Amino acid sequence: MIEIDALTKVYDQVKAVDDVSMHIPAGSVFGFLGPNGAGKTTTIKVLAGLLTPTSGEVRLGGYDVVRQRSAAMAQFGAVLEGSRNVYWSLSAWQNLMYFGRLKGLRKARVRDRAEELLTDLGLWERRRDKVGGFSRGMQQKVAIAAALIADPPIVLLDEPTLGLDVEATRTVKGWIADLARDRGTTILLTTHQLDVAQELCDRVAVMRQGRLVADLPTRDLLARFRERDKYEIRVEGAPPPGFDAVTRDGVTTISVRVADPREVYDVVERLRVQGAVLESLNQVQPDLEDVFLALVNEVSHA
Ligand SMILES: Nc1ncnc2c1ncn2[C@@H]1O[C@H](COP(=O)(O)OP(=O)(O)OP(=O)(O)O)[C@@H](O)[C@H]1O
Repeated sequence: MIEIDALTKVYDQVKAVDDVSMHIPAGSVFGFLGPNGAGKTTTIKVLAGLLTPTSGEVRLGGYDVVRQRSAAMAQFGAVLEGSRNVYWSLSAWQNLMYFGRLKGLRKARVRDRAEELLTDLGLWERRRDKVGGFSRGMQQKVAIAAALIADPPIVLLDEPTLGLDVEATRTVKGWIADLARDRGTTILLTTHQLDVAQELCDRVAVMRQGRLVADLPTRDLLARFRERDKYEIRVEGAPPPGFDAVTRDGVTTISVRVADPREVYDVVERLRVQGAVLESLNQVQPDLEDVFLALVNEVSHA
């Protein structure tokens, strides 16, 4: 469980985080989104004990990150953006041994878990090589493995899949979902890859200029922006006259905007009369990217 209450962080003149509160229960994957400079990394750094809050409280697994620092720090594993999360002069294996022992695990347990993680990420053959000589994506894999080595109850992930290849991305996404579901791990995930967030997150918060502009279950957030009046109808062949349509590869997509969903029946009837062969009919659903842009622009125009 992560509890953030009225968190504010000011750097010199910049209010990077401005009165932010979020409660993230165990077993959930929480997406923390926002444009560049919104204050996400600053928030995560406060959670990770790397920055002291200007005001407000943050508790990890019930422990205050300032007043009960060591107990709070023992609660999480983190992959932080742009910083060196692992030691470049050590091999992948040595890094995992080091972080596993640092977290107080027994040697045999660290070995088993390290083998499992490195194998799943396709790094087993390279385990004895120094991390400094790895590609950026391989270093990221070692950082993720190090964050997960001790199976912490809370995992903080800042852009975990950035720079990973297709297979590793799938593996890491699978781990995130499994950790939350099977082990009850609390996962805080920041990413600009909104498809990843949409796929994984139960709940999403959007930050802009240091403040939260949304904090809702992903499904509710998407529903809030659903345009009930927009439909897409696909028909075979050339576009029928009188419709706003685009034809590609022999299939015509007709976009329809209606005042009342029942008007769709009239549109379909007009198409039937014209002899059009219907392929599909869908209400247009926004994805997280549409919602994100709407939210961020809503606020910037305010
Ligand atoms: N060490 C610092 N000193 C002064 N200002 C800082 C410092 N770190 C961040 N900031 C400022 O705080 C604000 C929030 O930055 P932060 O890195 O938390 O954003 P972010 O949401 O993580 O952005 P990105 O998506 O680009 O990583 C920005 O205006 C940034 O310029």
